[in-house]
Amino acid sequence: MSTTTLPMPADWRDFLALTKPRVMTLVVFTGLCGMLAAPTHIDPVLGFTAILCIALGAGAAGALNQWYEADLDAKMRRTERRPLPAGRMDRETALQFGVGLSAFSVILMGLAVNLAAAAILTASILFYVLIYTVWLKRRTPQNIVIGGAAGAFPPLIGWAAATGDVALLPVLLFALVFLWTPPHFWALALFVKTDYAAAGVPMLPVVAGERTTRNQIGLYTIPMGVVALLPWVLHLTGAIYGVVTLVSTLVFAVLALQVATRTTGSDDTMKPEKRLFAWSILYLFIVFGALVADKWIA
Ligand code: HEM
Ligand SMILES: CC(C)=CCC/C(C)=C/CC/C(C)=C/COP(=O)(O)OP(=O)(O)O
Repeated sequence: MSTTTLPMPADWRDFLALTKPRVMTLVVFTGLCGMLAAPTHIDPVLGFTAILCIALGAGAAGALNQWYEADLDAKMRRTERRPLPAGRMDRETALQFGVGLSAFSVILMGLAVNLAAAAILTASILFYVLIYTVWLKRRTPQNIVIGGAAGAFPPLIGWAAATGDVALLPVLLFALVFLWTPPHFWALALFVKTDYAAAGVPMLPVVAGERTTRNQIGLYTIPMGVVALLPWVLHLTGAIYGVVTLVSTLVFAVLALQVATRTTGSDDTMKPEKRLFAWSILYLFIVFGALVADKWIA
């Protein structure tokens, strides 16, 4: 626990920043789409409660991540202004906030929605905090491949909230986000490589080099594209999903190929890598949006 005087007291903006709200919008969106794609129509109040629990649980996990790695965040330009490294909040407060919010989200999900959704929410929080943040992040460049499973759970949580169960379609959605995570993150890691090197985090471009990272981005894009199309191929979704996903995946593949086949100099602006990272985010919004549109419009 820190006993030093803090330069500024934390306010609500700092608590909000602890929850990594921008990243969590997509996490919550995939959870919502998983819920809306389920065959059972959930009561709107229960549905809203389930989404709230996913948002609070994901935010809590983000807070615990920042509690654990304040030392790393202090060493990177991208993260040095977060509440803990900037000295606006002490670690104890972040820990209490993260633990309290985790418990609240899981208990509310279990009491108001169902136990299956509460159990998967618990697994995703534990996966992100313990498996990714505490265990793997500082040890291996495979950290995001294995730890990335945490961010793939929300569609399963949403589906389980509506049905009390899991099925093939949400498992495919889990696999899609799981296989999407490496190209998403490694595209970004290529252009913030020096940050990770400075903090001593063994991300792939830092330990295995750019060439290997580019090859791996290309390699993961293939099974990701196949899994994205499987719901359509297996007739679990219709033509709206199929066509939108096919086109978006082809765009993804072209951008990934550009990144995979490049070599860069020290003054490179990394435009293709930034483009792929930006498209990766839009891609999940589009594909999950198409999944719901397909079910509700068709
Ligand atoms: C282990 C897996 C992942 C890692 C290491 C990772 C890492 C990152 C990092 C470092 C950023 C930079 C922006 C920031 O500092 O906020 C970012 C942005 C983002 N990530 Fe990921 N990510 C992962 C998985 C996911 C998942 C599963 C989702 C959602 C389904 C997601 C959604 C986003 C979004 C929406 C942004 C843009 C945020 C913004 O606009 O600032 N990420 N990611
Ligand atoms: C429902 C639920 C609990 C979901 C979990 C949310 C989750 C795992 C989101 C994706 C992971 C994420 C934000 C990684 C950021 O990496 P990092 O932590 O290494 O990024 P940083 O360098 O910005 O701290």
